[in-house]
Amino acid sequence: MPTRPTASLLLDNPTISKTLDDLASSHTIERIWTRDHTLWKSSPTEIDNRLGWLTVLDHMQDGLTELRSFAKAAREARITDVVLLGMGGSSLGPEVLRCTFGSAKGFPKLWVLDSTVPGWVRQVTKAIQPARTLFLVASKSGGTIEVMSLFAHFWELVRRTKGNRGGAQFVAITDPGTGLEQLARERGFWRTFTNQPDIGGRYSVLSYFGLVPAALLGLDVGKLLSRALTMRESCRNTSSPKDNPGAALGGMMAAMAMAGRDKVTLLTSPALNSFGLWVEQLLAESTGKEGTGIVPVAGEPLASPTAYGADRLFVALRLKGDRNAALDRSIIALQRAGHPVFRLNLADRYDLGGEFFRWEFATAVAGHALGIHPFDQPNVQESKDNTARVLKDVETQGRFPSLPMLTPKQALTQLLEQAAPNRYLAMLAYTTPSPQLDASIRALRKAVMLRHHIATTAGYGPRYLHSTGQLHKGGPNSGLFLEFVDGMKPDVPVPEKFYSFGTLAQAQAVGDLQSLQTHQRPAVRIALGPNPVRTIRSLIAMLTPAKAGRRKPAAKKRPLPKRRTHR
Ligand SMILES: O=P(O)(O)OC[C@H]1O[C@H](O)[C@H](O)[C@@H](O)[C@@H]1O
Repeated sequence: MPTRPTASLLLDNPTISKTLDDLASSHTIERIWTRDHTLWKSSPTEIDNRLGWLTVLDHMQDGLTELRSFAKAAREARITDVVLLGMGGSSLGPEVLRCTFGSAKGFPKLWVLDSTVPGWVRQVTKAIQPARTLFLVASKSGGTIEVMSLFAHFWELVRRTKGNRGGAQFVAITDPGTGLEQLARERGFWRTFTNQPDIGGRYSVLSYFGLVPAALLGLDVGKLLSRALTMRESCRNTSSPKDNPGAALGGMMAAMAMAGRDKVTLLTSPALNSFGLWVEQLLAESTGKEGTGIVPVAGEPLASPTAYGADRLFVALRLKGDRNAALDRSIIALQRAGHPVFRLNLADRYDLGGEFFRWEFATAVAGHALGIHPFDQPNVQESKDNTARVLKDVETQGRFPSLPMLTPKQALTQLLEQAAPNRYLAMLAYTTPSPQLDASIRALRKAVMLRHHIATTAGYGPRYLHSTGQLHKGGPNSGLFLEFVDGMKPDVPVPEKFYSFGTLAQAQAVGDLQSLQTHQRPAVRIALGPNPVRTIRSLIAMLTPAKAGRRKPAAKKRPLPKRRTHR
């Protein structure tokens, strides 16, 4: 069953109705399906060769047998682990599938490695059995620096491992004619999945980029595709924007953004938590340009309605049968307080297939309504160029450019002095994730929400460069950027390169900071020091008012207070 919006009341809001009417009178839905590039821009550049996601499902259905037999062969080869090396659109869809479904019984464990931070690279390297691991090298362009550096590292690891099967342990997913395709041929990769070239990275989850990892996880790929197909047909055959599941969502997000509610805040059932990682890259990279855009807010801790400003639109994804009590309470409280909440109901996890397509369609619709080009990423290149320049300086001068050194507390204070309604704080963490670190970042987000009532986002670097990075620099100038950078020790060399992973990660952090500052975006950098969790906790303490002197315990025994509900 397709999932349906259940927030028709919200769609009757006059601002949204007006946008939906405009979409109807400009025949937006029909024109998407006839691939009319003038819907977005007068020139077809990077539009007419970026609409393959509308039809890729048919090709993937034809390729189902091939995908299944590939996954079967991987199982029969007794592969224990699959490590996906990719960035942005090539990694975040698989990461969502991994987090949402996990590996089916008897299928290998999937690792998605989209970082150059040495600690993270080392963690994955240590966790796998190199001789029994399959490496998926996933890159549309086939030349992304992170992916190629990671490939060099794991190629070397395999080469040094007793009993290795060389190139047979590697699989490429890429466009036709790329350097990666050639490399795969030269090094004797097990196989190459050649993707349709008319799909941009962030729209590629329902192509080989998402479905090869899905098959390796042991998912029922046919079922995932059939949910996507049902949604696609609803998005194709329903001409009224209000009833069209993708156009309704896209029109609503654009209308609300134009009316000042540009922070699309995802609330999800626990099992769907990771979905925000994929939505972030899709929405931010597609709409965050020309000084406008939608700011996706994912993974933010739930808070009471007063913690949120009037710049929010909430979208709740509710999975039937999940632990939904906290989510349901929040939805009710937010609605009662007058915040707009749009609800999407998923009958089971496979409905994610439909959601992927719905959000892709919605993003294309929102792009039209906002008057921007939803398929290019003009500001992503800047940070890459800055990284390359910083690396060059390191090579020639042997050091990084000097940056102002503030203590963590000074840096955060300086940044938060600029907190004001409609702004958001983006935390950009160049470090290795851990449950403790994730928890401390979430707690810091909550402290900022409660104290300053602004939206907060968080992303690991360099991952976010290929996701929200475009919006940070090209979108509305409302972000405050807090870079956390760890010491990158011990470092890991990149074979045959003058730079190590640590140098590359540092250069990416510095390069992006410079890009942000060039765009007059307030941005500061904090050294995480030897104990990142402790550093972040000190910032939380700074924002959290000290508890007033505790009362002495009462002499008389009082009845127990009612149980408080924590959010
Ligand atoms: O798949 P690749 O060519 O390696 O590209 C990875 C990523 O690179 C850039 O950041 C693009 O803006 C993303 O949309 C893309 O997903």
